[in-house]
Amino acid sequence: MKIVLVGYMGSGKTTVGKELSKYLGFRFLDLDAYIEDKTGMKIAAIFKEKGELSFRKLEHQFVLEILENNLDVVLSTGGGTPCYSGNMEVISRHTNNVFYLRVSIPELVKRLSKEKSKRPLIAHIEDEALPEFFGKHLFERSPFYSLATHTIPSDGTPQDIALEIKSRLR
Ligand SMILES: Nc1ncnc2c1ncn2[C@@H]1O[C@H](COP(=O)(O)OP(=O)(O)O)[C@@H](O)[C@H]1O
Ligand SMILES: O=C(O)C1=C[C@@H](OP(=O)(O)O)[C@@H](O)[C@H](O)C1
Ligand SMILES: [Mg+2]
Repeated sequence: MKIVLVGYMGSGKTTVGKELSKYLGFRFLDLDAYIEDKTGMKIAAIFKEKGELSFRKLEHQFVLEILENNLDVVLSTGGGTPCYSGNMEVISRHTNNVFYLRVSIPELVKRLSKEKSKRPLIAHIEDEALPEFFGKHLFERSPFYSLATHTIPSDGTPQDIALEIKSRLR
């Protein structure tokens, strides 16, 4: 069984994916970590040295590779993965278990204001400007996230979110 987590930066895809994989005894793969592993470069360095377009191409190549080569896996994508290269269609071809972790803007601000440097798209945004940026960005991206088969309200604890996902698997 393949389980794919999607959602905005800071929605907890990496954290919840790890937790869920422990509950299920499945392999856990994080797309960003996989790309870093395969390229030997940090995500921030790929954006800086090769540009976002190159990153999006790598993301598409490796999401395909992961889904084609793993039978039982929990895959945490990056926040932009669903929005490029027809990736939601690719994912949906491999599994019905696609979960959108939906988080409120105040919660995203709380989680991400400490972690901007790892995320090139928000690294240069002042904390006070984050709510407006997230609001606009989510407006653009939500239609892609909503293609997931399930939407999970995800302001709660990683454990509760992982258990809610587990209860919805089919
Ligand atoms: N459910 C949660 N409640 C509180 N903090 C969380 C939760 N999930 C993740 N976090 C924290 O938010 C930050 C971003 O989480 P992460 O799993 O990297 O999100 P994503 O992979 O979606 O960008 C991390 O500091 C993480 O510890
Ligand atoms: O939203 C995005 O476009 C991105 C989200 C990041 O992953 P997380 O959602 O795990 O932070 C990472 O893939 C890259 O910085 C781009
Ligand atoms: Mg992540």
